Amino acid sequence: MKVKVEFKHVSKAFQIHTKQFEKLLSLFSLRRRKENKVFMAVNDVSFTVYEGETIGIVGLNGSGKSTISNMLSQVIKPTEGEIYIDGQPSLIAISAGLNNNLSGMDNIKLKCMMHGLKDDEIERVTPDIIDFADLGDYINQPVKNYSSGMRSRLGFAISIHTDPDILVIDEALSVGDSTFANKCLIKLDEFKKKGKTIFFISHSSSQMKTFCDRVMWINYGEMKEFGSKVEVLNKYGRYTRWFNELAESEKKKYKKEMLQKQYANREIAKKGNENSSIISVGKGIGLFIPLILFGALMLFGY
Ligand SMILES: Nc1ncnc2c1ncn2[C@@H]1O[C@H](COP(=O)(O)OP(=O)(O)OP(=O)(O)O)[C@@H](O)[C@H]1O
Repeated sequence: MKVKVEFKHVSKAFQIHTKQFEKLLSLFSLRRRKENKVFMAVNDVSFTVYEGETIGIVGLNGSGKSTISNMLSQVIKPTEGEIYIDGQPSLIAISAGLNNNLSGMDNIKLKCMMHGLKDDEIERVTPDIIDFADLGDYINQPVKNYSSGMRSRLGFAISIHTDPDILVIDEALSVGDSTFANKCLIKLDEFKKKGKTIFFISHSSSQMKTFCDRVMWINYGEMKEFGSKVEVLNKYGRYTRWFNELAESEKKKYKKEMLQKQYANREIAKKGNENSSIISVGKGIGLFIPLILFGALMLFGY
């Protein structure tokens, strides 16, 4: 089977800045300057995904799922490790890639250009996108006036019609109504049958069970399990039940201890992106940067 995505010892660290007030005090030497904290949102994650697989990603809030999806879609770079991606990924997250100040219609043009579609292709798919998103007159309104469900509809409609090789869906179905979610699942099934690769982040175990081939469980930045969807979802289910049954004070204590561990490795973030690489074969998004700039200038009427 052909490898589509590979993460090798991938980590993502964020600098957590000290408070402005503390910075000010340190300027006047009233308090010794504290070093910025380093938070390991994703820590040493490795996995291989093959062509045609649908991978579910589960985990508690703040466990690192979106950080992984953003690295998969090349929105952010890892701090350490190597990412191999064969093809062009497209991220569908609640607000990913949509420009708030532009109308739905202009966002369609811009995102299609970003995915490398030519003018005639954009003209051909635009009516299908409008029809799928089903936003009525709002399609000509700025996206900042949309509800989260409407954003998700537009984002999903655009991504699915640009025919990406790899689809990364970050909780985008959870905000829409059930009719729209079912419509999306039918479309995703068609996408799956074409042999495309899908990453599916969701808090819905039932959607994962029907839709995914394998499931990955991310826990406080680390990969806890990756394998058969039934086994992983059962283990994750037991864990969430255990967690939910804890008293509020015990929950807080547990979370604090786990988060404390994520602050451990300061050296990695200091290295910046020097020790990381993204190997992207196929249609790299970098090729489209001049097009994106050109498109943005056209849309703003320069
Ligand atoms: N730019 C950033 N700067 C600092 N910390 C960040 C940044 N982005 C994410 N984090 C932190 O990294 C951790 C992982 O965040 P992430 O959004 O990946 O979690 P998640 O599993 O997608 O959560 P949720 O289920 O709530 O969407 C969180 O603790 C978050 O606060």
